[in-house]
This record gives sequence, C-alpha cells and structure tokens, in this order.
Amino acid sequence: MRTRVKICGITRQQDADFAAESGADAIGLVFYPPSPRAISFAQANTITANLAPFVSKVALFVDPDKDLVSRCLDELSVDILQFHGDESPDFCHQFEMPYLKAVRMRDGVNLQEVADDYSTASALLLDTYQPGLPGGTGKTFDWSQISRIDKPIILAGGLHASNVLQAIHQVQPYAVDVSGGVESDKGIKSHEKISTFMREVANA
Ligand SMILES: O=C(O)c1ccccc1NCC(=O)[C@H](O)[C@H](O)COP(=O)(O)O
Repeated sequence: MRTRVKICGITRQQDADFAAESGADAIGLVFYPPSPRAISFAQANTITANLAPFVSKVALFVDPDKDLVSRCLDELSVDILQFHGDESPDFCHQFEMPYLKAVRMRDGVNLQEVADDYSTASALLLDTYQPGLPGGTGKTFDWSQISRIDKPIILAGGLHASNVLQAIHQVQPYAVDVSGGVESDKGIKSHEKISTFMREVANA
C-alpha cells in the first residue's frame, strides 16, 4: 500500500498549494501560539479556502481549551483534529470529529496500551520526545521502539528526504509526517525539499 504524506506546519497558501500539487495527502495547521509555525484562524481560512479537493486539512493543538477547538470547528473547514499534548481520550473524543493523537516516544511507552486508551483515534502519530518542546523537534527517535499495533501509525520526527525511505522500510507506517525536513526556514516550506521528499516516498 502507498505510504501517505502529511506536511505539517504550513503557514503560507503557496506552500499548501505546492504540497497539494506534489501529491501530499494532508497539510497540518498549527494552532499553538508558542510555535514558530503557529497561524491564526484568519490565516488558516485563506489557506484552506483555496486548497485543492481531496487534501485533508489537519488542525493541530497542544493542550487547548475546549472553546478554542470548538471555535476552530465553527470558523474553519478542517477534516481532522490533531492533539499533540497530554489531552485525555475523553477530551479528544468530545468534538465528534476524526482525530490523531500524538505520542511522544520515550522509554516505557506501551503503544498498544495507548492505542487501547485512545480507541476512538483514527491513528497514533509517533513523534520524538524532547523535554520542553511538544513537537516540531526536527529530531528522529529510535524507530525500533515501535511495536505493531492494531491502529494506523503516522511516523513523525526529524524525517527528511535522506532518511524517509529507510524509515518507511523499517516502520511500514500508514503515513509519514514532515515539517522541519521540508523547510528553508521555520514555517517556510522549501518547494525543492517537498519535491525531493515526495519523490523518495513514492520510491519506497
Ligand atoms: O511544528 C511545531 O512547531 C509544533 C509545535 C508544537 C507541537 C507540534 C508541532 N509540530 C508538529 C509537527 O510538525 C509534526 O507533527 C512533527 O512534530 C514533525 O516535525 P518535524 O520533526 O519538524 O518534522
């Protein structure tokens, strides 16, 4: 089966359009103000309003207030929520929307237990654990920590064109998620890097 691609931390319409033209399956919009990739709902509206069809729009939060997520759903057309903090299963489920639950990989994480806890999640997104930084670390983690679970896995953390092929062969994820690995600067995607990344995934 083809490995899907989500390009996260999109802040500009031209990057979203290029990602879509290049075959990305999803784009991620970060609604977490401390992030250098954070955008407002108004910016997100411009990006999503003109996006080609059949590209999923993922709204990413880190331990948000319920009201922020509700407002996002009222004001924006998004397809999937992504919770990248310590949100509980009940919190994630309450919006009655498909959602991804990020898991920051560290010693002792039992992925099947997490998958059972978040039984309503569409997938687990596995990212690198780094104290003080909930995501977008640009660093890989030890992929041998990943056990087989009965839920789709989205592999994130430090992926780029030079390691994504190996990552796909080793982990066989449902999808890969990239942010820093296709950037020229924080929040600014490099179209050349997106093209190379997409080509590598297609070769896998
Ligand atoms: O991108 C951020 O700044 C960010 C901040 C807080 C939580 C999540 C964040 N990003 C999530 C992602 O972009 C990806 O899901 C993932 O972390 C991969 O990022 P990268 O290692 O840069 O490829």
